[in-house]
Amino acid sequence: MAVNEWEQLKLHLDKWVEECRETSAAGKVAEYIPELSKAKPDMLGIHILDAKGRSISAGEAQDSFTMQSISKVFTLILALMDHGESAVFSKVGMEPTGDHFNSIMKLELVQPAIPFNPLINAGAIVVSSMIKGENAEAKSARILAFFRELAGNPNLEYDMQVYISESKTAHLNRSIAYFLLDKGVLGCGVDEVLDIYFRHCAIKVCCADLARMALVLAFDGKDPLTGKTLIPRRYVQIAKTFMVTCGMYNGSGEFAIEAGLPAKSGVSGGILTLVPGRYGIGVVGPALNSKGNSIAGVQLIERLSQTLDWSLF
Ligand SMILES: NC(=O)CC[C@H](N)C(=O)O
Repeated sequence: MAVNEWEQLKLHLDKWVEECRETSAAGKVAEYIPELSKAKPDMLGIHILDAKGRSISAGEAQDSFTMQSISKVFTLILALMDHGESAVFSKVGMEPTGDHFNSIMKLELVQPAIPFNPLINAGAIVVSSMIKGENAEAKSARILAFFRELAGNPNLEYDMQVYISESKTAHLNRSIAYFLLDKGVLGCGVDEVLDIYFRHCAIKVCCADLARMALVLAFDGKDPLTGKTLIPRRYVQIAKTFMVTCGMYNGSGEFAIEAGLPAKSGVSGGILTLVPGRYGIGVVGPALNSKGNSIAGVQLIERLSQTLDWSLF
């Protein structure tokens, strides 16, 4: 079964990528972070990695891009490893919002005033403020080291242009952070937390890096290529559940029906997804749909899942 499926992927992946690439024309590259607007709108790449280290890629899988919101899954995991569940979930909720990723609408609606979940911007900013370390630099260094270990890539670095570009223009995120500071849910100051947050959003990866990070989640926290346990199983379970309920923002419900896989998107067009116990998958396609998810990337994952019967449901 798995052998046939691998053969099928080898045979058809290039064609599926080229067919889905056409959808990019209906999407739009993010512009609110000026540096991201330079991405090629019709780029589409995918890398699929299995537990034996076999991989298949197609399209522009080698090109690099920034993680953006994909990083939020792993900062959540690091915060859980630093503080445990009850401390983390006293500052951030577990419920989807149904709103856009940077919406501030619901922040005032709940008591205590904690963000709905760790994958919207408000929740991820709170999570960034919880990472252990003496100062912003030390906290960011721990995040980068953790991501490098998960990706099996000691060369992961920040895209400084994207980091600077977002730092200069993130007025909405800044206002979210001030609101959270006022409500007493930030673990540090606004400038410090935003510096940590913008840095992890600007970590530069390619599809193979995302696939390797996803593979660790697909194997409940153990990197099957090294045999090393990098994340406690319970925290992977929490992360994967958030990916299903909130990972594609207000497109999560439709994606659960059409693809049925845990996934996390970012505004640079990246998507990290996985087939539990089988594959880690990294995708990139910078043209976004109205929900802020890669338009061609979503179509490609849905096509794969439907053709190969990957849905968990
Ligand atoms: N959806 C995203 O990828 C958003 C991340 C981006 N850095 C922001 O805060 O706006």
